[in-house]
Amino acid sequence: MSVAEDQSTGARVVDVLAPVAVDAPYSYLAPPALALAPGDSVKIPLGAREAYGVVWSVAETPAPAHANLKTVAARLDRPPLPQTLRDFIDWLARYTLTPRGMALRLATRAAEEAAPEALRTLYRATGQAPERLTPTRARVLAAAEGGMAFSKKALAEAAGCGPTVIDALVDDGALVAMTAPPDPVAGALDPAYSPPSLEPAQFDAAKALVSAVRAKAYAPFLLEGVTGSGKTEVYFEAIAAALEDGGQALVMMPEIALTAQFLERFAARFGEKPAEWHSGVSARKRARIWRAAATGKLSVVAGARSALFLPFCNLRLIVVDEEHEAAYKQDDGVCYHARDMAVVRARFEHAAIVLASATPSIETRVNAESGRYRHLRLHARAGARPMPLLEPIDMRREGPSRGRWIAPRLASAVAETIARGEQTLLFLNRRGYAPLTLCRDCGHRFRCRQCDAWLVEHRFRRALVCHHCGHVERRPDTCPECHATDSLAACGPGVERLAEEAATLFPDARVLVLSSDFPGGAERLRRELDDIAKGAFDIVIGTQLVAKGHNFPQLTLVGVVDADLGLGSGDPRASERTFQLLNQVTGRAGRGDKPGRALIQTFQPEHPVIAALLSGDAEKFYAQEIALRRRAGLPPYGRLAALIVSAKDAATAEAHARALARAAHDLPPAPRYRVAAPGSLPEAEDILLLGPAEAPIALIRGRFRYRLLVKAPRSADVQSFLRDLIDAAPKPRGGVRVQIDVDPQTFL
Ligand SMILES: Nc1ncnc2c1ncn2[C@@H]1O[C@H](COP(=O)(O)OP(=O)(O)OP(=O)(O)O)[C@@H](O)[C@H]1O
Ligand SMILES: [Zn+2]
Repeated sequence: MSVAEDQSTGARVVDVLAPVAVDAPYSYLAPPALALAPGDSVKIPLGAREAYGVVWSVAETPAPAHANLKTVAARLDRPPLPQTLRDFIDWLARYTLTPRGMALRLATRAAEEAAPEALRTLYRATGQAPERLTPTRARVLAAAEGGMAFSKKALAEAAGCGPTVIDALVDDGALVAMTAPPDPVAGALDPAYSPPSLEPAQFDAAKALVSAVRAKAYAPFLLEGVTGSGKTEVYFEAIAAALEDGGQALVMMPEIALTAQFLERFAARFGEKPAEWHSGVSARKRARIWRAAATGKLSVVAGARSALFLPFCNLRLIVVDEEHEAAYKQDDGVCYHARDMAVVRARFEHAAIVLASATPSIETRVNAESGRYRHLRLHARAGARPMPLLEPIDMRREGPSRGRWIAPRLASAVAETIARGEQTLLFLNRRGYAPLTLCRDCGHRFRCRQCDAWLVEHRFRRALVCHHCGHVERRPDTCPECHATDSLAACGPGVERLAEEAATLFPDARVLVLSSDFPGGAERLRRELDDIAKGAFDIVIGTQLVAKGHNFPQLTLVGVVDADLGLGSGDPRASERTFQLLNQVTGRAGRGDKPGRALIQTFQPEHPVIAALLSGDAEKFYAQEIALRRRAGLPPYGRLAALIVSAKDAATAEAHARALARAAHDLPPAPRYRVAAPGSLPEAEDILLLGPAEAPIALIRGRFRYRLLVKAPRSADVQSFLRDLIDAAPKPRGGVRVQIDVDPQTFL
């Protein structure tokens, strides 16, 4: 009997969401034998092909006999997607105006992209002697002695032979092959493996977190503590509490390069490393982690923002480390802020969530001050270490000579540091050799043809590179415009150029430039960070990559080469970002036994951000920034959303952006928001539409961009407004794309 005939005997209508760009689940018939429940993964016919989907709901009553629906093809052998995760997906899709299928895709991609690793073949000695015993064969058998089973690779490596020798020994009966399950994705964690002795402030903070984890209820925290105050040890205690209760914990981190040291510390506390989750982990391994998270075989994951979508079955704690980091915002595909969404997920999971930072975002600080989050504070460094001593170098009076970037006072401080056998970090937040190359004869400037940006010279790679689209071209010997030779000049410094200057100033020093764009990727960075910690370099030169979270015990001097770099951008978050970054980077000094010092090169030591940094008065800085945001109605006192309209030519993009603005003003009155009429004085409760304006970077990857900014009071329902607007506006045509970014973090 086919399923269609079976309808009268209890087939159910199930709604299945497919991980494609649709918002609604599709209805199918499911034969009762499948016994489908919400969260199950199924194969479904979708158009002409077969697709995969997740059951979102199952009808209570059997399907009517005349239901003209396609039938679910099969049920997949996969643990169900928990209700809490499905609720979270629904919520995130509504909030970010993403089709629900695309939000689902964030959660299921890992399970879809690869089958979990298969069983492994291992080899064990049988005790039987081979027919022929060569020296190589003897080495293999010696390595296999003791009855343990080894992989082919391990045996071959131990014996220094090729894999065929192993095969031959199997044929001879001296070795036997057997199958074994793959290694567990992570070792068993022991909450009592090596508990630290906490300082009183740490103890109090940890106690609050532990009781929240035990309470099994949603509980958000801001853990704010100066650099080196031992925040990690504090939230480790919360993880221990989750483990003791048999629960799971997720630790989110902004950069993969950061995790190596973290994993070691974690292993020192819990006996084993947590499972790692980021794009560098193989697809097969990710598929296994996914499964293990869903079945509860895995207790702690440390990962990048996408770890937020893992199907944890018993999540008790989320930690967002360095919660202020911009890296938590995803800006393409589904635009979401992983920190904010982590809070939402914790709410659905009835879990505790800890946002940890030395310099919290303004949004989080306000949430803590208003009591929405509990505010835990560590005011001093752990182990009675002092904070680094900060001093400005006024570049107007004591700057270096032309074409140089290290001021004499900084240079002598570096020399003294080297003489004491300690390390220096020179920080400049600019990759490459020089940010601009121009022709001295005709003034030609090298620009990216695809983007509205200068090409950055990368001398190590002998190339000019666009930092927006990645376009690379060879640096020519002659000017492409006037054909003059030897006329091209590099303007301004990047880390590579700084390295050149350091090599001239300190010819005997061991200098390392740490940059994300050198070959070798994350592996190389991890090795280099490790080498720095071991003291293998005297001077480390780097971008923000070195600023974050690292512990370099011998580093005592930090030189900030250009503190003003981020301040002139006109971005409303420029002050906050600069304050956070400079605090982070100066916070690398003096984390070991010896006190630290930071010299800050600036042309504007009186600038409020620099002054706040130098005075160490973070409270004053936050008070000022918060007051400013409140006056301007900026987040968290108001809400923002950006609409970015792009097209192959500027006129098309602009025309569509204008059509959107018109549509917004023509919307009929709605109960949950009101749009200010163009040209009139807006009232406090009105949504304000700003633009369209050419985006500050008007051209990226060959697409021209216009922006509309939606500024709304907290009382307005921005999502309803955006949905109504998209429905009412003309459909994008002629290659026009409209990207919606709720809570934008950058204004480019
Ligand atoms: N109770 C303690 N006693 C002694 N040393 C400690 C204690 N707690 C932490 N430390 C040490 O202090 C150093 C800084 O700790 P940790 O890295 O956790 O700081 P942090 O607050 O995360 O700093 P940052 O914000 O700069 O990353 C580490 O070397 C850590 O081992
Ligand atoms: Zn480009």
